[in-house]
Amino acid sequence: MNLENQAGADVATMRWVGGTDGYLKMIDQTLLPTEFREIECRDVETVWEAIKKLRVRGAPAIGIAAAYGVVLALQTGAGTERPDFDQRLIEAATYLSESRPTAVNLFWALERMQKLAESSPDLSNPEMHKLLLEEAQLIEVEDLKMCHQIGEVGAELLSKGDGVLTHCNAGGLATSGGGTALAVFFEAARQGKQIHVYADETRPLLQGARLTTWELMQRGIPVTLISDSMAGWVMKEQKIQAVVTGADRIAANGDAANKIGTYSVALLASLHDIPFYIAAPSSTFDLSLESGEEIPIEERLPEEITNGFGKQTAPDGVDVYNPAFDVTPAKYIQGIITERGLIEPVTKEEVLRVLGSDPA
Ligand SMILES: CSC[C@H]1O[C@H](OP(=O)(O)O)[C@H](O)[C@@H]1O
Repeated sequence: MNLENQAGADVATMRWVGGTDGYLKMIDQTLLPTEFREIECRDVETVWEAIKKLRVRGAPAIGIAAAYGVVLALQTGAGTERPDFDQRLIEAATYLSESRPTAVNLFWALERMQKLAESSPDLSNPEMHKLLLEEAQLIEVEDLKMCHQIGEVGAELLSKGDGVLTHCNAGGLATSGGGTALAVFFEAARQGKQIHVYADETRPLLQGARLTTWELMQRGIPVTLISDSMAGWVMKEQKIQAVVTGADRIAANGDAANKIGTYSVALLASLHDIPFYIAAPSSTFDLSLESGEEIPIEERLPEEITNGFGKQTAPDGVDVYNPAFDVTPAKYIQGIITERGLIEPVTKEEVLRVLGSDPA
């Protein structure tokens, strides 16, 4: 099922409908793979809830949705005078920034929208609103281009017949539609490299089982679903020649936050001398952070673990720790695949050299 969106992506993670009085349609990813349903976000609160509940998830996708959320917010409460408009924009950006703390793309997109308004103080409210919608659409289109470039850079690292492992979902659904880690697999497959993907189910919300397998099967790419605890064993059995995952925030030294369990996979890959790669656009880097120690890690509700998908699997009252992400130190990362090239070795110097002085 391929749905084109204005960015031209194969999978329409989301799409804006209409002009500044329009609305955002997005796939409700909590229903996949058994139900494909698009929801309509007609106010900023609905976008906030969609991000919080992972109806839309994945660092780039969260940033794009937040940018459109700002446009929705400005449909009400922006008044007729520019100071009121700007105040409403600030309120909306602050509100959306409180939805989830780890994916830096959320904050990067909101800051980009605010800076655009600050740079155009003399536009009328309708003119500024139109410009902000165009900026949100540009963020989406730029992301799709970055996804394809990431795919091209990363596919060079894979050889014909490789077994590749991935964790969580860094596919089209996590972005504008092109994917990051999965963009590498999409491009390698397009080049005829006949790779075989091993997808970690990725507890507790099963983005790997529900979303990664769905995306790969949609494209006819061989994929085997494994439980998270199997990652080491398939490496021991020499089924895996490379690991590629996404990221939610990458510090200046290359330390990378990604879905919980990624750190364990990276350690296992290191023990088995298997290259571990991160695939991420420049908009996922947070150069204000010297290391991954400073990356905020989201903690989510215990019920995601004790009552996953409505089935109670632990005693009432059990103590639960549910961080949604962990941080993989740069020393365990072979390279970071970006739209601007491969960062290898993963050092601050190489990060700055590849990204240039003006990352996204
Ligand atoms: C291309 S970013 C994908 C990244 O985001 C996911 O987290 P979540 O599903 O909680 O938004 C996961 O860390 C993926 O690697």
